[in-house]
Amino acid sequence: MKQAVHFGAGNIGRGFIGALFSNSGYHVTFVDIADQIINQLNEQKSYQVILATDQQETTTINHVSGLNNMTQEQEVIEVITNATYLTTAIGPNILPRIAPLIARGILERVYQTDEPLYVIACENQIGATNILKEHIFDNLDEDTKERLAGKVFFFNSAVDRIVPIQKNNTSLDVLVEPYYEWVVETEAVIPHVEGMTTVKELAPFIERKLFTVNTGHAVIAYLGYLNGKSTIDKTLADEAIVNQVEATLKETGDYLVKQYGLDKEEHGKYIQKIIDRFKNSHLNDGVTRVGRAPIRKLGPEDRLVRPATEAQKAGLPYTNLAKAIAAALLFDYQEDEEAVKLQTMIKESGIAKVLSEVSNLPEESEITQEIMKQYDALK
Ligand SMILES: NC(=O)c1ccc[n+]([C@@H]2O[C@H](COP(=O)([O-])OP(=O)(O)OC[C@H]3O[C@@H](n4cnc5c(N)ncnc54)[C@H](O)[C@@H]3O)[C@@H](O)[C@H]2O)c1
Ligand SMILES: O=P(O)(O)OC[C@@H](O)[C@@H](O)[C@H](O)[C@H](O)CO
Repeated sequence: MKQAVHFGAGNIGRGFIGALFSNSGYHVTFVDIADQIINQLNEQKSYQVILATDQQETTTINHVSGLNNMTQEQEVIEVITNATYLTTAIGPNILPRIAPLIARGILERVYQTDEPLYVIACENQIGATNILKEHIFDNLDEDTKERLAGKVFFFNSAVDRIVPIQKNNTSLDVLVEPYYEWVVETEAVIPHVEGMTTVKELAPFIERKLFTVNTGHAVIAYLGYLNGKSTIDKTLADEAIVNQVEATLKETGDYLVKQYGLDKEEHGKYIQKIIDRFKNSHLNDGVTRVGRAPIRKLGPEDRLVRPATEAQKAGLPYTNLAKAIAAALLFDYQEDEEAVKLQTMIKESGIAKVLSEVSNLPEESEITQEIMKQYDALK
């Protein structure tokens, strides 16, 4: 049986990427640090993916197993030597931590076989696979790096499927939205995976996804949190917030249309489709999950700051994006490590300094001034 090794047996790992591989005839080895999930995968050898619809259609995902990357390093190296695909859905901040073990697996592999290995990071981050590749290369000697040519391929990708935190965390089963899209950047003909699309240039796809789905999601999460709402769909019952989401996505949309020559009307329909996906009440998707890790989300290349800086460069409006950034700065959820850290930073240094450190926005910039104005208004 063909082998896929997937790092991160969490919501998107089990609910999307792992499920696609299994449905395409692969055995999927999930690699994670969560022993409970690993043990259950090895005992049950299957789980269910349940669609968040009235009918709750269910698919059984077979041919799965698990390994712990902290305690079973040798076994992980062995599956890497035998795999066709190596994918991740672990969170952008974790990529540097798993890279040394992946490097050891690749090192072993390239001296054993010439069979190609395809490495794809499935994270909400522009160029995530390139970033993972850099971390892997930091752990390889020059000789091995040269040997990788023609044997190990690194492709960036964009992944889209809303998978909330699961209500029952003692079960492997995963509730997911029906919609999904996985776009991988390559011109090569690669082994077929049902549900994966390949494109020559990923930039328009990842930016359209990140700056519509994830920007819109972030606006709802941060405004919902500030208004005491628990979930994304409940937040959208507030018409004023729906209007705010639309106004923000109009700003990212104007940038995307200008940058990539998208059809304005088509893009408008895409925005409405995304907002309808957010309204799915079966998902019960918490604002604190969607708003998680605000320091990452305020990064210069991420869903809020990058479209604002790009809009400014293009002479387009960005005040609604500035409001979303201000709302993110007010996300003080105590159970989120980054939210706690961000609030401490704000207390110690003030907004302008934090934006310069976290978002790479100069303290005197027009964007920073606008964010500060919006911050005071929201506060
Ligand atoms: N959930 C979604 O709707 C969704 C959709 C598209 C993309 N994504 C992206 O997919 C990635 C994963 O998101 P998720 O929602 O599945 O998160 P998640 O928290 O459900 O899953 C992450 C998994 O990684 C594991 N993990 C954490 N640190 C680890 C380490 N050092 N070594 C091994 N395993 C480790 C965790 O135990 C967990 O099982 C993120 O980059 C996210 O942005 C998520
Ligand atoms: O995963 P994050 O933290 O980057 O973003 C939170 C959500 O916006 C995200 O997980 C979406 O549900 C997902 O990107 C939909 O495809």
